[in-house]
Amino acid sequence: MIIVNAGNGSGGFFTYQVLDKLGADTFGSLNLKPDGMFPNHIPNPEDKVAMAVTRTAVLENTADLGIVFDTDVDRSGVVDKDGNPINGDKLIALMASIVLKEHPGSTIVTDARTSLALTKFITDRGGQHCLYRVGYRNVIDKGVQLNQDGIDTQLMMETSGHGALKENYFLDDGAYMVVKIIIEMVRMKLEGSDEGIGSLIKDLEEPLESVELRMNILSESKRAKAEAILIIETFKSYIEEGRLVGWELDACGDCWVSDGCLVDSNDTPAPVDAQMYRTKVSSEEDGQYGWIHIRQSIHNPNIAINMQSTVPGGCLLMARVFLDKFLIASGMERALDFSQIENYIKSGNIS
Ligand SMILES: O=P(O)(O)OC[C@H]1O[C@H](O)[C@H](O)[C@@H](O)[C@@H]1O
Repeated sequence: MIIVNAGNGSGGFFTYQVLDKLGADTFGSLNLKPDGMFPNHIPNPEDKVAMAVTRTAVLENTADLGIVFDTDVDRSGVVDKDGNPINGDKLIALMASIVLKEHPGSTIVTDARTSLALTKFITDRGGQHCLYRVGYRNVIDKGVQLNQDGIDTQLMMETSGHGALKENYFLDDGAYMVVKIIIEMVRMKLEGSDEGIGSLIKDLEEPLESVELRMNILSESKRAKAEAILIIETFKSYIEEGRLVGWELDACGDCWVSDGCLVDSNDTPAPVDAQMYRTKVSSEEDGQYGWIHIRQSIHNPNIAINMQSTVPGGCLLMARVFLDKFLIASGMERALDFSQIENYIKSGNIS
């Protein structure tokens, strides 16, 4: 039994025209009728309400799986039979575990906001993890380029739920992702396992802390992009000059971070649509305990900061250092509204 939550977007077809025809029981599926006013919740696998109502339907109907699509079905998320939401890093891990069984040693490209634990999960299964630029097009194009360079790259996924497979012609396709998950789930059942697909990612650790904050750019909109580039490049030079103790631009092996690639030294420079860098953050006591990723938003005149920490209070500590030693020290108050960072530091919550 499978519950589909199409969020009143266009994904209802997957229930009527795919699952029902294949003989699945889809009773209890939600929001299948397209309605551009989206009366129930935002059709988005990253949306808490979308995942929560799907969880409830899975548990109430004792279903094997729940599926959540975004409006145009290029993104998906799932809920396992125990009601656990699988999106973001967890969905990438689930897909990686399936793909790496079929293609041992494959490279998996993701955006660079994934956890250190996801990299471990992939490498523990013999895969390579290439962390690349945010933006699904960037992630997919990177996979295409790696394959052209002779590096077998079967899966490209963003934490947003966008994903493409080499076997599906590199299409950004949320329905194909869930088909792979359903096939794996059925295979496990036929082999007599009752564990459900959630068991495939049970050794994926969750980051202790994960925070996203935004800073609005104060200049007129038409100057915002140029301003953001300047700010992010200033951040980069602060790190390179060692002004933030224990902070270091992320690199992998011999590869140096330039124009966005975090792993692959064989990078063919592609036009950069938005400036972004990831920095490792370490202390003497804990070694590397976190990272901070800074980037221009693709859609809005703001800068997005993502941070993760494996030690308690690590994100607050990074936010304080970022505010005092970079934003204030470089006089960025003229260009940026960093009230969200200040509020986070004061309250420990994101406003
Ligand atoms: O820059 P933001 O506003 O955070 O949006 C970032 C997102 O932009 C678009 O929606 C792209 O399709 C996504 O691949 C990307 O993750």
